[in-house]
Amino acid sequence: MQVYLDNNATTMCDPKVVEAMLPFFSEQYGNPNSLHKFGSSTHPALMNAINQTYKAINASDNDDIVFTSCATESNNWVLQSVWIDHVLNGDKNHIVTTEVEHPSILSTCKFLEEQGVKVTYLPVNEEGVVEAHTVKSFITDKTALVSVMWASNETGMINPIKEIGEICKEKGVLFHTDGVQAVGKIPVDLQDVHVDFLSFSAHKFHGPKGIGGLYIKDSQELSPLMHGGEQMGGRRSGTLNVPYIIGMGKALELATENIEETMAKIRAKRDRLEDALLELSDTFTVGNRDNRTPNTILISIKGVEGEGMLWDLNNGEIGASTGSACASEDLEANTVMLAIGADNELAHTGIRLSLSRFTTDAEVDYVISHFKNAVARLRGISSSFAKQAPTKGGEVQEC
Ligand SMILES: Cc1ncc(COP(=O)(O)O)c(CNc2co[nH]c2=O)c1O
Repeated sequence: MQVYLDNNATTMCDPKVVEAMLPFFSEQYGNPNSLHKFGSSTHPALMNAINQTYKAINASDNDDIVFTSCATESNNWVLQSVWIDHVLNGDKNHIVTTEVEHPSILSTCKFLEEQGVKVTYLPVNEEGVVEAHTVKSFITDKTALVSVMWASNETGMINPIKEIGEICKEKGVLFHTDGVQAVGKIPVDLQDVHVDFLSFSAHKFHGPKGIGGLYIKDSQELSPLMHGGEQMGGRRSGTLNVPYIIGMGKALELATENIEETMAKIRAKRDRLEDALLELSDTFTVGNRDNRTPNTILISIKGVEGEGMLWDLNNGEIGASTGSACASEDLEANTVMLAIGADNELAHTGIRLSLSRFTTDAEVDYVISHFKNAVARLRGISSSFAKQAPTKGGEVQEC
């Protein structure tokens, strides 16, 4: 049995999404900016996809949604253009973000620091969540932008975005949220939550890789990063990726049409899996489940190196990760676990399991069995895990 539990890294394209995309590769393949019928024949489907995207995040007609190649582009765009507009051509010089943002935020902030921008990396609490009062305390009259992810790709923990948005609005500071792990997974209602910019990415909610977007409140000014061609009203030049935009719209419709019911079904499987794995001795998971995306588990297994566990799981045809794939090549400690206070040894033991609406009960049963046997195997050969009686209920199964 093959079981894919790395949906925070990327998801399978829903077959219904593929079906919606197909006609726009070799039948209706015109450039939407062309004046002839080959181009204009794409417009109805494009408009439908745009409407599906606006509806999924409850954006208003006054707002802009600009299609990008991915959330990394969206994140780079906001950070670099706020620097251009409000630091190079304004009187600001400060950005507030957190220690646990995705590398596309953290690396861009590092680049901006090299250009002279002051960046505050806020700490998170023991649950991996940044507290709104902490954000407030670091905003100054020189702050150009606050950027805080809506939900963590590594822990699933959800930040107090509504409160932070109210603080930024009150202080007159621009607010960006990296919504990649929230859009299509939990309710995102931008009439209820104040954000100036929101990044999202289709391959996180069963859409195609290579398409994402940036929500821009009230269509406010933001210097373009991509010039020439003047598509998207000059906000993001480049020929529109028609099939992918249509795929993202369909994926958002499918992900959000019954989101509460979908979340409940995914959470039930996640909780059953998490409860079973926590029967293993010397394990813990990060964060309160009620403030976590319904599909994510970050579990620490004392005495078991994360990479070794991934290798064993992979041998069992189970796909998981130790955290952001963008950082996985460096085999360093999980930065989020370090940020919440785990020591270096513990921070090397994190395994992230992220389910989807396609995860089945049979797959959960298989993972429970294989995971427990893998832990027994790896602890059996671990020099760092003293042979000890389990510190809490549940026997470690003999392999
Ligand atoms: C919060 C967050 N922001 C931005 C990105 C980048 O999105 P992309 O540019 O559209 O790919 C990711 C991808 N996160 C992960 C990719 O692999 N493992 C992950 O956790 C993410 O989780």
